[in-house]
Amino acid sequence: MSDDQKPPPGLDEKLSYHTSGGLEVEWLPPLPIKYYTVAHIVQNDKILLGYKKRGFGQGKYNGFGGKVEPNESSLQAAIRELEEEAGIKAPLKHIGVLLFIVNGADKTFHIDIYYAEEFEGTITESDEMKPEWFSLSTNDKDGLPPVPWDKMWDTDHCWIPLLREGKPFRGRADFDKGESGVFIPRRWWYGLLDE
Ligand SMILES: CNc1ncnc2c1ncn2[C@@H]1O[C@H](COP(=O)(O)OP(=O)(O)OP(=O)(O)O)[C@@H](O)[C@H]1O
Repeated sequence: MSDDQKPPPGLDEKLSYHTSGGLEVEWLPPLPIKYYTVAHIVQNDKILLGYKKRGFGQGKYNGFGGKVEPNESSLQAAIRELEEEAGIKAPLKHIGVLLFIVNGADKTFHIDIYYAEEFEGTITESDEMKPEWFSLSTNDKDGLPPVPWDKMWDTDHCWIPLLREGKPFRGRADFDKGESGVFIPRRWWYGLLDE
């Protein structure tokens, strides 16, 4: 197996190589794991994302989510955060795991990634997130804007399309923090879970 095809440290399941980059640098050393969630509503060619108004990732578009609290499961946290941040309830399905490390930080983010094709309730802006629909298709018929990749976490484009296909995946993305506080992707790897 060539070096770019080999899963990174921390991903122990059987995976088929999907995509990778930044191969000229080493993976960052392991750090204690903290658990997070992120949830997306995907309906055919459209995806619901939120503009993060405050806190970590402010100014970026992302799915809805946050920290898993001590007395809840990851799925419970994902459902709770989706309701708190977007005002809706959805039958979330687990589809991915992203290990995310920032050079110089004190933890590894273990992010459980969820999606649903349906939801109940009225999509509502919260203190933290402004929800908006985007088109995953290049020739959109509904007049929706395309997914704003340049205002999202780098490497999200590697896995967001897998949500529409319902393909389980695992990934790791190591970032450096640039001078003005911008996050620069350093090394990343994504694989599909063997079924
Ligand atoms: C490449 N890197 C990344 N790609 C995609 N999503 C990422 C991410 N890095 C963090 N995320 C998500 O960003 C949210 C932060 O959560 P965050 O707002 O800090 O948590 P929570 O709502 O619990 O915070 P407060 O308690 O309100 O401070 C949370 O959904 C987490 O999964």
